[in-house]
Amino acid sequence: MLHLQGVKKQFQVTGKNIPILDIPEWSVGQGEKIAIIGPSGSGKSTLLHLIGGILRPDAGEIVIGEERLSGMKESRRDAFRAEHIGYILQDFHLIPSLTAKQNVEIALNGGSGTAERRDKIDHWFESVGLKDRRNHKPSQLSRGQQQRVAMIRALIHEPALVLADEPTGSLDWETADEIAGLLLELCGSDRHTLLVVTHDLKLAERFPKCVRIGEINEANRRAAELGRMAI
Ligand SMILES: Nc1ncnc2c1ncn2[C@@H]1O[C@H](COP(=O)(O)OP(=O)(O)OP(=O)(O)O)[C@@H](O)[C@H]1O
Repeated sequence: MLHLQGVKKQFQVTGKNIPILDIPEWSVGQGEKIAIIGPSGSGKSTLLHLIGGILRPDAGEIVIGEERLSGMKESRRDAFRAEHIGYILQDFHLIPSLTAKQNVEIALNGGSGTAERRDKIDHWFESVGLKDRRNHKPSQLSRGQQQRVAMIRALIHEPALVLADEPTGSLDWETADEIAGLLLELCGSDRHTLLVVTHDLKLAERFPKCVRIGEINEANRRAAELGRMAI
């Protein structure tokens, strides 16, 4: 479902190019649920941004399904992301002036639309336990509730690939546990492939597969040899 070949990414830091990612080859099968762990600064978010088409690699190929991300123009990548990828972030990124429901409608290109679409949105709010909170603004919701809304927004178009960057990072442990369970449940079918970047080892343990970024990223191994990073 996802294949990376020869992917490299470096950033300029104080005038020097620092290699952050160097992934000779990595494949993820359809329907896999994988937690990616590793030390701070080891390139986990950068990896998700590359796979999500937000950043471009300096070299290499990223293939999702049959599509080569690297060969796409920016507008095509944006359209591809909107259709096939769901992104969940630590800080929710809900629009404060809109209600929870309106924040979700945006993911479906705005407007309330047809009765079928309204039923779909209502069904999602019900399935995350927020049926009565649809018309609340983000400021009227707890952080856990805001993350539930952000999850609906990311998942309502049924993306084949779901990328979550520290989805429980700003939540207390009890809420984090609930959100982790919900995420695994909502993405449970084989139609969804799920990659989650996390520092939270308790969250990582809930996943069928857990990968240390150093297992796939040669740049971490070289940094470790230079004593700059644990892997
Ligand atoms: N736009 C950028 N310009 C320069 N350096 C960057 C940029 N984005 C990331 N970096 C650097 O790349 C490295 C990897 O960053 P990244 O955010 O991917 O790490 P991470 O493993 O997700 O870290 P954390 O667990 O702390 O979130 C860090 O050293 C970071 O400072």
